Amino acid sequence: MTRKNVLVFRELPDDQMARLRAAHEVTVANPKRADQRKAFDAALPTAHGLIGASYSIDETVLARAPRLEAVSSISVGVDNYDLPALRQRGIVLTHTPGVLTETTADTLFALLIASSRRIVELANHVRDGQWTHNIDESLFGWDVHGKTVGILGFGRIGQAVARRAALGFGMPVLYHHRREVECPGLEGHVKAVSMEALLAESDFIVLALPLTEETRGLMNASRFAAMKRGAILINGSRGAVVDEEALLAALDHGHLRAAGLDVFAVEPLPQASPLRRHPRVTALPHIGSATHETRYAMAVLATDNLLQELAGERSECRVP
Ligand SMILES: NC(=O)C1=CN([C@@H]2O[C@H](COP(=O)(O)OP(=O)(O)OC[C@H]3O[C@@H](n4cnc5c(N)ncnc54)[C@H](OP(=O)(O)O)[C@@H]3O)[C@@H](O)[C@H]2O)C=CC1
Ligand SMILES: O=CC(=O)O
Repeated sequence: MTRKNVLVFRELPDDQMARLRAAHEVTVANPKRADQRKAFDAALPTAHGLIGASYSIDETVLARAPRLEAVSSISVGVDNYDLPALRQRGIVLTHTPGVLTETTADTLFALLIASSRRIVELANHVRDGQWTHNIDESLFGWDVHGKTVGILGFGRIGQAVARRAALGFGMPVLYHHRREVECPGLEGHVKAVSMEALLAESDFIVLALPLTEETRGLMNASRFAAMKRGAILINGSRGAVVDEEALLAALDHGHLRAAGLDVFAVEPLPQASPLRRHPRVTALPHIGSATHETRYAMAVLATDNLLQELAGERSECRVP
């Protein structure tokens, strides 16, 4: 088989690097690191395959990569890729659906419980030496079990959150979807409703949507106003699905009780962002899939995908 040129723009585990090196010439260069930027730029013109994550692959990158055949993303979300430009150039894009579903759902459910029961705030209360007498009701949280959760983005991750909510915590689950969805094992526990009903009736709203032109800014001031008073927002999709200023206003006016956020419009979250220190925001550094097991499984799948595509085979994980 012809050896091709692979540019790795986000570090992979050693054994996956070895698989790539056995088949191809490999350059490792992360364009987000100032000391590796030149090496990335130098490798781009001869690269047949790219593998990595969290970097914007747009027309300016593609114009400098005339030999590119395939890009393998170590993520399920593909909003940082210019899909029309890839399509136009006949470059295949693959991603890593499925292997991160359960871990990401765990993270979102952890955020949901943490936000409602004030886990981080109260752990800091102990850590800061403030636990000097029994806490009073000013520090009580709110129940999770039995409350209604509304899910926007009822795909793999959304349904995995629904299973945790319905089967583990006895929570009625609402979802709003643009088409009928089958959810084996959840019959009788979940209900498709209009967007208006989901906003008005949910105690928790969980976002598990991809970022697209349709979902950008979906959670805006009027949708926050339409949410139940005292509801909690959990965002595990992409930051730009939420209008962050409108979210802050809804929190500050007391309309929303809290927010649990794993993703932000700008990442890493800028030091100056009011979301960083807001008393009713639990902010995580985009760790939906960040466990040793899952990140390894993603790296293996992304490596499989690239090796297949460069060998002229069709991977099952092509982005349509
Ligand atoms: N926080 C983190 O670390 C992680 C975040 N993510 C984010 O989660 C997203 C979802 O991942 P996953 O569940 O695997 O993807 P899926 O494609 O399985 O699920 C996404 C769902 O959202 C639906 N959807 C898309 N657009 C709309 C819309 N406008 N209104 C209502 N529903 C819509 C899709 O419907 P349809 O099938 O009809 O297109 C689909 O059911 C990723 O795209 C990524 O952005 C993923 C992993 C980790
Ligand atoms: O945000 C992570 C992803 O896999 O998408």
